[in-house]
Amino acid sequence: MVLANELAAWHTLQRHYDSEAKQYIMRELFIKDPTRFETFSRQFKGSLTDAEILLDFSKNVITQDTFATLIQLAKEADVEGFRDKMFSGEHINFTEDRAVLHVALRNVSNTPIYDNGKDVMPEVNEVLDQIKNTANAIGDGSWTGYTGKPITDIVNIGIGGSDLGPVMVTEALKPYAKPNIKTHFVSNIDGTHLAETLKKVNPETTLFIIASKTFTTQETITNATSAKAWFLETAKNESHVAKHFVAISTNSDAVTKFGIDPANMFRFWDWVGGRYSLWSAIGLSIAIYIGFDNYHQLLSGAHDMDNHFRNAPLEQNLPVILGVLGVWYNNFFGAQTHAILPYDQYLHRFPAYFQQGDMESNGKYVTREGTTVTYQTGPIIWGEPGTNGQHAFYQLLHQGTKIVPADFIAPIQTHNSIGNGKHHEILLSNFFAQTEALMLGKSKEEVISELGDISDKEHIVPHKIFLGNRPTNSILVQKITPGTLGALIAMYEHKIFVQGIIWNINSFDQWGVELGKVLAKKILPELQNQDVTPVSSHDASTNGLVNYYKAKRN
Ligand SMILES: O=P(O)(O)OC[C@H]1O[C@H](O)[C@@H](O)[C@@H](O)[C@@H]1O
Repeated sequence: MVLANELAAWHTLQRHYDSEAKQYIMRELFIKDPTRFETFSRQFKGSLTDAEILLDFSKNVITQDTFATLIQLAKEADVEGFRDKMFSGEHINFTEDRAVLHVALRNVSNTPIYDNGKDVMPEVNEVLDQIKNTANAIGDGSWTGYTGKPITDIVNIGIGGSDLGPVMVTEALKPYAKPNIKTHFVSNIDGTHLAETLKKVNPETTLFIIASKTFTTQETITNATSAKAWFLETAKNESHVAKHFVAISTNSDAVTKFGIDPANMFRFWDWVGGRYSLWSAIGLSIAIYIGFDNYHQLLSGAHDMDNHFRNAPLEQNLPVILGVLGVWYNNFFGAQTHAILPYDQYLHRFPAYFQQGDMESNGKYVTREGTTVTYQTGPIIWGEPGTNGQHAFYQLLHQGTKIVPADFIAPIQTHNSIGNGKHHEILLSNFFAQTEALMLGKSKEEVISELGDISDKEHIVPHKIFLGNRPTNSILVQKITPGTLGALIAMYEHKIFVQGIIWNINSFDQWGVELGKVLAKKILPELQNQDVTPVSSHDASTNGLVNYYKAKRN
């Protein structure tokens, strides 16, 4: 495989950018082509769920030529070939010698999917049954605690991919929550997170889910150990642990060693990356919270999007379109970041979820061949829900010196049409207005005509000008239902895939999270050592900080 910037389409794009595209003014492109919305928008409709998505990408700095060449870039990078390799279980995560098969976890049509020649579906379905039985037993109160009372609270202890997905989805699907179950999430090693959660729950009616792919993650194991100690302060008897602790992991030895009954373990497989694991038993807290049928809809929505990604021609393919547009700004316009702006309060953790999804996948400078890339790779992902973001950072989006491509996401129907739908209409008027304003801007002439007599106000005119031409995608979904959310998440996952293939990096390992962990393990004994002799094993800054802390802590 050649580097992305050695592909013919890349060169064409560079020439196209230099000779004309960097001067494109979107408002002029809209005037020239009244059908621009029709040309640059696509619709997705699920066949297994109610998911419906409209992607309007007409407010991008592109023409039909640009778009065709971007699609050509995806072709030359062999996105289709790699996509097929992923679905057929090839070990495309070659640095860990693993397949990448989170798509198998939501393969509700149950066609065989092979890893190392073995169909993984029977095992996937077995665990799915286990999730169903547990979710049902907790939902109907037949799973009782050690004093015979039904479970009322779930505490998921996990971090990174074993936390962010369940947190995001349970927040997003709150309208579907079972009334009798509350969920809590403890991730941070900061004892405050666990302590504040334990204040809210009763050991007799709480189920702890210890979620960790490796079951070696320091934060999770420490939090789980402290939670168990807290539970035993009241429950006293070790044998009660079985009714209150379950584990989700690929590491059954470590789970047993921790003291969790293997019968209470939900397994998953090394071919599920942590940041793609909400579809595995890591989603148990979701299934309990919204009930198994809704959880199944979530999987089905994602499966529909998988089928779309596999089968739709590239120029109709939502993840491909989003992926190549991201490359356009990242690599030709020099954009450093990408904002995800959901106009839906339920999606308030969606940007944070894709910070891991995208940045852990594509934050890499080494190509699949082990050489250093000579172009930018993954963007910095950030965002907050609208309209809160508008009153915080949109000033920079509108008048700052940086280009920030942004995805605006909104549902047509709200779950809460209070005030006779007034809130939702105000919300959506802002959603439509912001992308319009970012694209159109406001010219000097418009400012002057607005100000009227400018004799004593001339000096403020430049401050009121908006250059506009700032690119956005608008993503309108019918309603945030389990099926829609599943499709939306899978769409972004595959977008990340497309970009990783174009940049010729391995989107599925995460070696970059290791170094800090290793160094923390070396520093911990130095902190635990009460000896006041200053440490000298680090650089001067780290020595200075550790010694300052040790001198001041008592
Ligand atoms: O589920 P685990 O094994 O506890 O890992 C939790 C997290 O650890 C690391 O930060 C990375 O490897 C993440 O991808 C992972 O999600």
